[in-house]
Amino acid sequence: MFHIKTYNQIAEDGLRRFKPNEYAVNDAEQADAWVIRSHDVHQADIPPYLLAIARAGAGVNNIPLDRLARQGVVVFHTPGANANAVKELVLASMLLSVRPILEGANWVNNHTFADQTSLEEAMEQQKRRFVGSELRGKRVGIVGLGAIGASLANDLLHLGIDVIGYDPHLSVDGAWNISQQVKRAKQLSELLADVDILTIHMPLTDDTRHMIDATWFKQMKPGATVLNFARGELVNDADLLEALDDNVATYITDFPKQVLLGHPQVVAFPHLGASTHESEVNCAIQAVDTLKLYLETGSIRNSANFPNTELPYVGKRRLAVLHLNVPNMVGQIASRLAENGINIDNMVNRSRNDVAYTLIDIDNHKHETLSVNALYDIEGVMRVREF
Ligand SMILES: NC(=O)C1=CN([C@@H]2O[C@H](COP(=O)(O)OP(=O)(O)OC[C@H]3O[C@@H](n4cnc5c(N)ncnc54)[C@H](O)[C@@H]3O)[C@@H](O)[C@H]2O)C=CC1
Ligand SMILES: O=C(O)CCC(=O)C(=O)O
Repeated sequence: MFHIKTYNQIAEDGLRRFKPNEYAVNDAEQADAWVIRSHDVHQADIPPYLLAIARAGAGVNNIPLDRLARQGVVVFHTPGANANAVKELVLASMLLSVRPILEGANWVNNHTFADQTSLEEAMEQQKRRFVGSELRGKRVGIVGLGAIGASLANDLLHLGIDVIGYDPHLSVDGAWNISQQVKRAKQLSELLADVDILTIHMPLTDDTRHMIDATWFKQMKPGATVLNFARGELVNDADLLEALDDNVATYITDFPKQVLLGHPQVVAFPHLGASTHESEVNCAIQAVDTLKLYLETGSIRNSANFPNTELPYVGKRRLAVLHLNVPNMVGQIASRLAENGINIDNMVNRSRNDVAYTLIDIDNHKHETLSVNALYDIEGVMRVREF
């Protein structure tokens, strides 16, 4: 029986995949794994028995990935599972940025009119205040062409928008997902100077924190709109406030900040990007499925801090060793097994940055000689699991 603890609202369609005879959800203090959304793990105590954390979402800046890796805690996330929800809210926000739709709706809803005739007369008189422009023909710059950025880029083309993207880390697979009509900026400056709307879709890391600052804003066109549905900490707020007094007309964000609230040129949503039923279900299902795969078979899929490592589970006795990525680890593991009379049937080893993972299937008839302690004796081994 595995014990699971959840933080935040995790969709039932996902949690139902934990079979009650195999999993107990939120019923014990000592959980083997957590399923979370935006819960801040940086401040949390990590108990030694915690095996994994599954983040039902894309961004993992709320989780200390490296620290957990060195403690042998595998972190999973759900790449792409909420991309469509975010993209649709970004599209809606782009429309809001060019047409004063909310202002018009507020005006008509917050007035009282004597009768239908006076309502219609007032409307005809006032509607010129709410004239906007069209997205078609505008130029949009997208920084970060991953799951959200790529899908957005392709859709914007269909709306007749000129799209230019910047992503210095774009993978070959990622590039295949993007229409050739999307222009590639080699330098950020090529994009900033030219766009009517800039939208940010890169992760928050130590390298990108506060990256969007005066050097960016100063290069932008007068009247430009900036959309941030990625993370609030990507932006230098003091520089943004100055830019809003200068050339940036509007800032639309999913990450409200106290210093920006109520600013007439700022529209803030309460982190709603992924808040659709479809996205919440997709994320929960993907998070639960990858977590179950790991807990039940040791295979790692969609991890944010360990290498993806899959070995089909054929029911043989299996060892899973989480260890540091240092020379001769596989050699030492193989020797310890041989010393214990254990024959390796199948094995896979993958590394990622400072850590690595070795999955070993061993011959069934030798399993009684297995001693996990023999592997823990190897320096650099963080955790050993047996299946
Ligand atoms: N508002 C919300 O509810 C949501 C927000 N997000 C945020 O959006 C971010 C992006 O999400 P996805 O597209 O799903 O992630 P993704 O991992 O598929 O794409 C991120 C892209 O950013 C690129 N990138 C990294 N550093 C960059 C840099 N310095 N300059 C330009 N590009 C850079 C990467 O190469 C990658 O292609 C997430 O990290 C998360 O912070 C994601 C989902 C929901
Ligand atoms: O779970 C949520 O609502 C937030 C999603 C998010 O920000 C992400 O996936 O990075």
